Amino acid sequence: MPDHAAAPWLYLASQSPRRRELLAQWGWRAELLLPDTEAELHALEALEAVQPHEAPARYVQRVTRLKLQAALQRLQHRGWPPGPVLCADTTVALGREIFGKPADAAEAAQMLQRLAGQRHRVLTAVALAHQGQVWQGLSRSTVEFAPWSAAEIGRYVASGEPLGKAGAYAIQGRASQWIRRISGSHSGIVGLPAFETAQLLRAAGLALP
Ligand SMILES: Cc1cn([C@H]2C[C@H](O)[C@@H](COP(=O)(O)OP(=O)(O)OP(=O)(O)O)O2)c(=O)[nH]c1=O
Repeated sequence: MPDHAAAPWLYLASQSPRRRELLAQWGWRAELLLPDTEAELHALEALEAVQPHEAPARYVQRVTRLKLQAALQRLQHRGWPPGPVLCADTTVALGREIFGKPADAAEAAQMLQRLAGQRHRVLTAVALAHQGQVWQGLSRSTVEFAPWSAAEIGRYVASGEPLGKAGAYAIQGRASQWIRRISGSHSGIVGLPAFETAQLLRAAGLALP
């Protein structure tokens, strides 16, 4: 049994349960540093707006920096003990087109119809703040989907899995059955790239568990 009390800890400013699970797999204890007011939640959603002609890699890194700044302000405002703060953002890109999280089932189906039978990129930016310094990394992966029939997409959307996921799918779930191949980082596609995250933690002088 891992000794959770002895595990090194950090603040995780992300609502994604997958990111917390990945950190736990790597031996970290994550204290969630999440927005707790409607106003803060709306402000965060507003941060995710894409600027005109913004390239996907630029977009995902800009949003991650903004998320980190918001998290640092939250920490200061709450007066919690200082500690490393980690956050990330995942974006699916078909060419230069950015696919965020679908607003509803209809949008999820539209996204999947566009991605079916194609190759797309998944970009996850990760940022860490510790003792007044900031480190950032970017993981780039390519995912190739097999063709999906309209009926299969319909059933997949009805499973509920696409909601809350960038590009309307989860490689860690049922969608893997249509993924022909990937190159890059599986954990990056899920939402927190193991290698790049470890690089940031090391750069900040934190010993990996
Ligand atoms: C492509 C893909 C994305 N995702 C998820 C990871 C992220 O949770 C989500 C992308 O949205 P994000 O905006 O990166 O993250 P989030 O809204 O879940 O959490 P927060 O902004 O608080 O950090 O999509 C998967 O779980 N599996 C996948 O295969």
